Amino acid sequence: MKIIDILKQDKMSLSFEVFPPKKETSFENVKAATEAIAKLNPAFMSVTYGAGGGVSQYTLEIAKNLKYNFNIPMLAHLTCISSTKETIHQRIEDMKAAGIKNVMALRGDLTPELIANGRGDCDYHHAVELIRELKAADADFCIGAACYPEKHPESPNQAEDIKHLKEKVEAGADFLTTQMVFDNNLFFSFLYKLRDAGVNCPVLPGIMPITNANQVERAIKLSGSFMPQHFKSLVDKFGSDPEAMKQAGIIYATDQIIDLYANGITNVHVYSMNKPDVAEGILKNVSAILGKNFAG
Ligand SMILES: NC(=O)C1=CN([C@@H]2O[C@H](COP(=O)(O)OP(=O)(O)OC[C@H]3O[C@@H](n4cnc5c(N)ncnc54)[C@H](O)[C@@H]3O)[C@@H](O)[C@H]2O)C=CC1
Ligand SMILES: Nc1nc(=O)c2c([nH]1)NC[C@@H]1CN(c3ccc(C(=O)N[C@@H](CCC(=O)O)C(=O)O)cc3)CN21
Repeated sequence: MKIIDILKQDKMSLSFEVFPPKKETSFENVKAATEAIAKLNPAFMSVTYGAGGGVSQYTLEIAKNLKYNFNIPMLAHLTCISSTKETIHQRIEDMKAAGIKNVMALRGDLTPELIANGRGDCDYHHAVELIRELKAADADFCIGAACYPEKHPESPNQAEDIKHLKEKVEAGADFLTTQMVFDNNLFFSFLYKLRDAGVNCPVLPGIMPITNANQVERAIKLSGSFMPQHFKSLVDKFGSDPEAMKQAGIIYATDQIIDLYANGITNVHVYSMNKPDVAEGILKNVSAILGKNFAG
């Protein structure tokens, strides 16, 4: 099923993101974690392409397993910055062969090597180039792309960032998912600015439950996202107590999600980080809101 058709249903739902294993030996553990999340019946699931150090070859394997054995609509990530055209074309063929209908088209994070060596000889520079190739692949993919309520850290200003975002949508992105936001007001004002700029596709807020103190630094480094004082207080107070921090993080994320639903947002994407207990904790907190079918 295409994600865009799920988003058009205009029904409140949650989707969850997982990442592939970092090494071969952890494949079975990651597979089991992603299956436990699939059993919660989310509207769809996304699998990153090597984010958090995961091995990108496993992205399709995890996506295929959840799609065919658990009947979950799957969104497979693909990043281009550190790939050759040949590799990307091969990955596109692999996705076609696997029956994957939804692709999240990303540039990918700059590695220290890419930063040190410059990017002059890279085959790709921006996600829009990947979106154009996916459109040209004759596979009728539903395409997702990333967006940044607080602007992308490399962008000089928000107007410039939104200009490039619009190019991604014009090139064929069907929907957008935001970088993690910890303050919903930032999401809402961003959404107004997108509509004002003529970007009219669905925009899914991305919510990252912070359930242990170590995640804070990593999340800030990846995203640069603003963390409100009341969120920081919670980490200061409960960060050293794993169970307490997990509970507080689940409740904070739930509170954001309820506020998004209450203000008319229907689909929320949760960076669930291969943690079934966190995904389940959030779902239980909104079970009556979503109805008996739970997330989907
Ligand atoms: N769910 C996920 O896994 C998410 C991942 N990310 C990551 O964020 C990073 C950035 O990826 P994308 O947003 O896909 O990159 P992108 O290529 O769309 O944008 C990256 C930067 O380049 C600028 N830019 C874009 N097109 C340009 C053009 N034609 N000329 C000049 N500047 C241009 C943008 O304004 C932005 O500052 C990646 O590491 C991605 O993996 C971000 C959000 C969610
Ligand atoms: N710039 C950027 N790159 C991404 O890959 C990315 C985003 N932003 N934003 C949205 C999601 C969130 N992602 C994340 C967020 C946190 C970790 C992280 O904390 N990784 C830990 C390991 C966590 C674990 O094993 O449980 C690490 O140390 O890498 C990884 C990916 C992936 N996505």
